[in-house]
Amino acid sequence: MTDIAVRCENLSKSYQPPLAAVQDVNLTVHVGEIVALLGPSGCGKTTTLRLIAGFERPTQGRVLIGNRVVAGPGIFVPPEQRRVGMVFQNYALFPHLSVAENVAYGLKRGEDRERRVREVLALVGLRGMENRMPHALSGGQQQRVALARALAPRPQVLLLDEPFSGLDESLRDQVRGEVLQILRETQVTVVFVTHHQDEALYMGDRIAVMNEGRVEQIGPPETVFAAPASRFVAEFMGASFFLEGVVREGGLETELGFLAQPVDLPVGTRVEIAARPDDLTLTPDPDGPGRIVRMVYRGSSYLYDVHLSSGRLVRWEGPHTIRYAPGTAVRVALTPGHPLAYFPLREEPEGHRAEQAPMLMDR
Ligand SMILES: Nc1ncnc2c1ncn2[C@@H]1O[C@H](COP(=O)(O)OP(=O)(O)OP(=O)(O)O)[C@@H](O)[C@H]1O
Repeated sequence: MTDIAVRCENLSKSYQPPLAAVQDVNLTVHVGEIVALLGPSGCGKTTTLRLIAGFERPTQGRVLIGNRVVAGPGIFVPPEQRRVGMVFQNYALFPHLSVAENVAYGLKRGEDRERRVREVLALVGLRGMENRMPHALSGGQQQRVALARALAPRPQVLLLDEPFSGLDESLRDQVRGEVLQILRETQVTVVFVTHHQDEALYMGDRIAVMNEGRVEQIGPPETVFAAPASRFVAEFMGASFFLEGVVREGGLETELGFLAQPVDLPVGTRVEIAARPDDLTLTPDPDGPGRIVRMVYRGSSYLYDVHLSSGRLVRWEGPHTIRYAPGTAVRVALTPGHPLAYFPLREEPEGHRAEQAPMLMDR
């Protein structure tokens, strides 16, 4: 069992009661781990981060850093005494201070500040830039200064708020890779906030998916992606459509065929099955029950929306070498090659069954 770096226990925060920005969050981060807080805008990610940093006081619950309670009933340790480093979304560099002065800012006098500044600037690949001013740096370089400043006092935990959102799309991939390497090298514990699932998958040892102030699922990227615990998580992790099904002996019956896989619900239960374009096989067939209603060219592939006889829409991604025009009749089979996530369908009273919205998640 590894040591614990951060623990949130039943953590809640209400800015305007009874509305809760963060509700009953339980989160344990181990030493050296990188944990992503992932979720849509307003789900409480930043508030959770600020509660850990000490920029907000919890309404309920506790925060522990290491084994020390830093926030809880009757206890509040201010941010500067928590040994936590934070990199803000906009980097928040001091514009009138040089790179070296920015990095030295959080270091105590008496310590060998110059040596430490040199050390962390070398770590983030900015050796020789000590005297530059922030405005004379690129976005990626500014971010590395912010990272160096946060790492300089050797924090127990590093908190990053949307660390790549200020960067151009073209730079983002490269900078992500560089930052991840720096974080791995320093072996620092990291909690970071993002609303990009690909960023969470790439950087996180574990991902905590948040929705309306709560953590809906926490687990390794592969688990959260392949075995989402709720419909919300499935959707947020890129499921592009849902199919209806019924639990049968040995699998799920769907309008696209029988899906043989383990199912832990009683036979007869109606479910929704989360699927992605690569879970389907499509074949043009004049007598097929499906019809292509939309085609999007993506360069390396074509993306098709297919209308099934049930009225449901599914999405398929096909090779860029063949182009099927909208209107083409097709046969569609479910061929995932792995178990699909499913969720019991909430039964509506007779006559009130929810209509499926005739749209697909836009991804
Ligand atoms: N200082 C504040 N006063 C009042 N309400 C706030 C405050 N800060 C955040 N909230 C509200 O709390 C909820 C959670 O906000 P939070 O910033 O934690 O979400 P988020 O997931 O980080 O969103 P984003 O990705 O847009 O930054 C939102 O409804 C937000 O409007």
